[in-house]
Amino acid sequence: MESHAVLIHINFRDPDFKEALDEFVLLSESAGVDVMDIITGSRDSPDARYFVGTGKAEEIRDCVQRNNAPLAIFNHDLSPAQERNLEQFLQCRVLDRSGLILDIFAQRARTYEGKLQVELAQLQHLSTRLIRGWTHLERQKGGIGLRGPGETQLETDRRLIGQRIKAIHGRLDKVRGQREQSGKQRRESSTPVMSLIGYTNAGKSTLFNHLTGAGVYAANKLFATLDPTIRRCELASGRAVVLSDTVGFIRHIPHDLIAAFRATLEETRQSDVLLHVVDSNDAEREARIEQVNSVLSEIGAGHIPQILIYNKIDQEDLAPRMDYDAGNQRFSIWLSAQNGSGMGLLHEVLDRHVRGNAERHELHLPPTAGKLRAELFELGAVREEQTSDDGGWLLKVDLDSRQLHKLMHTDGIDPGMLQ
Ligand SMILES: Nc1nc2c(ncn2[C@@H]2O[C@H](COP(=O)(O)OP(=O)(O)OP(=O)(O)O)[C@@H](O)[C@H]2O)c(=O)[nH]1
Ligand SMILES: [Mg+2]
Repeated sequence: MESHAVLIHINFRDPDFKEALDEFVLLSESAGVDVMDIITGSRDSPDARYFVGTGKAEEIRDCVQRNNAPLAIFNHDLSPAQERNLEQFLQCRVLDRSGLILDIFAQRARTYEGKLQVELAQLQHLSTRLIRGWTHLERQKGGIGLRGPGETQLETDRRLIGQRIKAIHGRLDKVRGQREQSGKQRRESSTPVMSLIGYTNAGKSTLFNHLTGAGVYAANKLFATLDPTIRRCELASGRAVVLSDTVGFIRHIPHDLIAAFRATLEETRQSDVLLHVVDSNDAEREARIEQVNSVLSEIGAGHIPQILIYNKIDQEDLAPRMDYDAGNQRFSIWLSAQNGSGMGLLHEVLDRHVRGNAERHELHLPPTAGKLRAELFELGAVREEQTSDDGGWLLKVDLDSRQLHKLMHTDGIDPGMLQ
């Protein structure tokens, strides 16, 4: 967006409208905005015409003129009418919170699917605004009942947008089909899937890189990660897991976007465990945990077991530690993804989760069971191996019995053949 802007932030007592100012500044900077000035105020509820009162609107206008700012950004969602009224009154472009987040998403999307999703959300956001905007122009022309050029243009635009939306839906269905297929394969491979989730900027990608040795983009920007990234990784115990890095959450995320990213969040919904990353220095830490949990419920992932990871302990010079909350059967780990302290504890807890109800099995695999043998190795479940006289293998394996039987079943191996 690379633009100069004046920011407007209103304090509401009503939690439905309440936003955080520091988050707003970071959001704007993440979008590439050069913040010229910030105007704050407080209200009980939004004004229908300008969202703010007339006096505040004048203050904003003066500030916009003084700074020669081409853009005013509100930390709140505006109705299409409010946005239009404000643009006329302030004589500059006006962007609301959803529009700002959409802009960041548009800058960040990398994969084909991510780009389609963002374009869809943008078109949906635009279509409401386009219609009302044009209605206003028509009225100015005063051509009641006449099909003036404005109206024709409006209809053309609407039709084009409608067609484009339809085409995107079609393409999305196709890529989603492909992704579901590979997701299914991954789940069937019975390697546990763990997703890193959490508020934006909590340090998910940094932790992902630390665990997997991958070079994923991590930055002090909101929504640095948009498209899920998936890697296999090996725990210190040798056991394998599939780790997925996901888009960060934020409170009051535009609904268009939740809908658009529902499919991407499918990855999260199909996880065996969620690694919920929290910035331990965040003053609003607990509230953010709740906001993330409420998005998780919304996408149908509220029931998946979580491990809470309090990250960035280096900033406060805290010691790494591990707690267990018996009531919620939940581990929390305090660590630093940046300098690696506490990572040993994380490996331990992850390993415990992967092991689940692992039991020791002694297997005598026939030479025809090479695929099962390879899968057991891939899972990191093999503790000892010897070759047997018949050309097969004698294995000592630590694995959940149900998982072992499932593997044998998919490979068409008769459990009776095993010791
Ligand atoms: N001091 C400190 N900084 C950290 C730590 N972990 C991450 N950071 C910093 O926090 C910022 C955000 O990190 P990311 O890993 O991009 O966060 P994220 O959760 O993936 O963010 P989004 O993808 O935007 O949702 C970066 O500037 C990191 O360098 C840590 O343990 N200590
Ligand atoms: Mg990230």
